[in-house]
Amino acid sequence: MGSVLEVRGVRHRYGATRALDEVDLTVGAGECVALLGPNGAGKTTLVQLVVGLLHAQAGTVRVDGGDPRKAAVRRRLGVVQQSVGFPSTLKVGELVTGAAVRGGYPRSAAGPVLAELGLAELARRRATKLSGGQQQRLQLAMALVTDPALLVLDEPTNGLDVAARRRLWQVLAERRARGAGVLVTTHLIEEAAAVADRVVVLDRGRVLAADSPARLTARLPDRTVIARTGLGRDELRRLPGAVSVAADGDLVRLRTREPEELLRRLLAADPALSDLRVEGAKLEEAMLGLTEEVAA
Ligand SMILES: Nc1ncnc2c1ncn2[C@@H]1O[C@H](COP(=O)(O)OP(=O)(O)OP(=O)(O)O)[C@@H](O)[C@H]1O
Repeated sequence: MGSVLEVRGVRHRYGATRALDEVDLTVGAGECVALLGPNGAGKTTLVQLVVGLLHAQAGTVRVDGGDPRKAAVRRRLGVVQQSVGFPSTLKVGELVTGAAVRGGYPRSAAGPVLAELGLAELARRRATKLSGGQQQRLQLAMALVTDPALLVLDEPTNGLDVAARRRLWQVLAERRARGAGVLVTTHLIEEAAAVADRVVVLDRGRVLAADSPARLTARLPDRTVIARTGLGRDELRRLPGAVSVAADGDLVRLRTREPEELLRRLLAADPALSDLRVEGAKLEEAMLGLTEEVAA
């Protein structure tokens, strides 16, 4: 599979602030890559370079083989930003038709995309009269109508309800099956774990890790033992192998690197223990672990 995005050795500074430092990133055709990182990590800067709004001070950015600062290359891109101001006079259908025509597609391309995103009934409504979630879908329709090679989505599920979120990922899965690559920034780490083929963790302008969610979490030896117990917090903290203890009523969560030993002690201390289960580390913990290692 070819790459629809190649970022190589990119550096970018704002005055004394180093926003990106030797960043490499690839998105293959059909692949979904999630860009994660704490506030100020450099995600927005990287996205702006990818969509041609900024020029890298060093390194290269190639979208479908070309420089995204060129209009012809930007046509291969579909972009959904966090918030966008729609012109107050234009209707939903007109905006999607306009996006099609600007991208060299016929006006008739708008209909199927409006239907795909559940916007057909809103086609005659002014865009500014849509709810936040509907505006988000409109942006996506405008991005998808030109069949882009690469979709860049900045926090696309912000403000979407559960059903709208599912629909979004479903629409994206269909586009990916047809070869589109997806680069998505999100703060919803578990969502990234569920939908992305690869997660790229950025912190202070550097790529700390780029791997599948499963391989990132496998790096952490931590397990969480969850159970209902009458034991108090202090008793639980004293159990050998318990790294941390969190309790919600009688439901407790114990982090450990020695789950077998902890389970033996726990069962010995409370024979009435119930609802017992052991979970692997979550991607959120893996990400925190990575960024804390760097800060230490
Ligand atoms: N226009 C600018 N001028 C000066 N510094 C900037 C500018 N834009 C970003 N920065 C700085 O560059 C660094 C990276 O910022 P960026 O917005 O790319 O991070 P981010 O990962 O998108 O953060 P967030 O999750 O908070 O949106 C930060 O230290 C930020 O303060």
